[in-house]
Amino acid sequence: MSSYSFIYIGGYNVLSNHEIPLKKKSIVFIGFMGVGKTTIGELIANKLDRDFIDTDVEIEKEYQMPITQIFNTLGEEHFRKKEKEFITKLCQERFHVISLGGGAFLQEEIRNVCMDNCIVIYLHLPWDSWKNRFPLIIESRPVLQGKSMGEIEEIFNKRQEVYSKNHFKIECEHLSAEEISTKILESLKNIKG
Ligand SMILES: Nc1ncnc2c1ncn2[C@@H]1O[C@H](COP(=O)(O)OP(=O)(O)OP(=O)(O)O)[C@@H](O)[C@H]1O
Ligand SMILES: O=C(O)C1=C[C@@H](O)[C@@H](O)[C@H](O)C1
Ligand SMILES: [Mg+2]
Repeated sequence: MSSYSFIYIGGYNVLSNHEIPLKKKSIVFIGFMGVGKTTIGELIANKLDRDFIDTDVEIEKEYQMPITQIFNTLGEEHFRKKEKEFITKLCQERFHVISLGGGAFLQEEIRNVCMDNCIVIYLHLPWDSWKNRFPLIIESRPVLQGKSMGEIEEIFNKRQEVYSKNHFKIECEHLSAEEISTKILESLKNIKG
């Protein structure tokens, strides 16, 4: 029998639904497009010597096409269904570092399965900093394409509500990926179990 402590993080009882030792749980990164989930996830996986899984990349591999093409040919609804199936299954596994697509947490089932089975880390940037990421990502993010900055800001603000379900919020403004990963590892050290 494993021994572990109950712990409340961000007001949420991490062990409330499943008795999974915290050290075995997969770590899941959430946050708006371009905040750095893929970049930071990969770094943390290397530092913890865990597998890294980026759900967008896995879906692209399965369909043999970029997300933009999946949206254009099969539609967003199809993508969201696949994203839900993939993440729900993945969350039953342990010891991974997982970076979700920026819209995955829009689906309640995904929020619940991640919160119940994994440690969820929200990477946050304020809008003014995020704007600098826009040119880096616009080509490969169909949700942003054809929209004005005003419309994107509206989506950005609306999405903050869904990301508010998390175990840790990490402020990323003015920090390099390396500095953010150090901050995350410090937070994880405080978890017992
Ligand atoms: N801390 C950082 N400082 C500066 N640039 C960064 C930082 N983290 C990531 N980037 C850059 O921002 C861009 C977006 O990063 P990344 O692809 O990791 O975001 P994401 O959250 O995975 O986005 P998506 O949800 O669309 O998959 C990349 O060009 C990356 O190099
Ligand atoms: O925020 C979103 O809605 C998305 C983010 C990307 O990671 C991809 O999952 C896709 O482009 C949709
Ligand atoms: Mg990504």
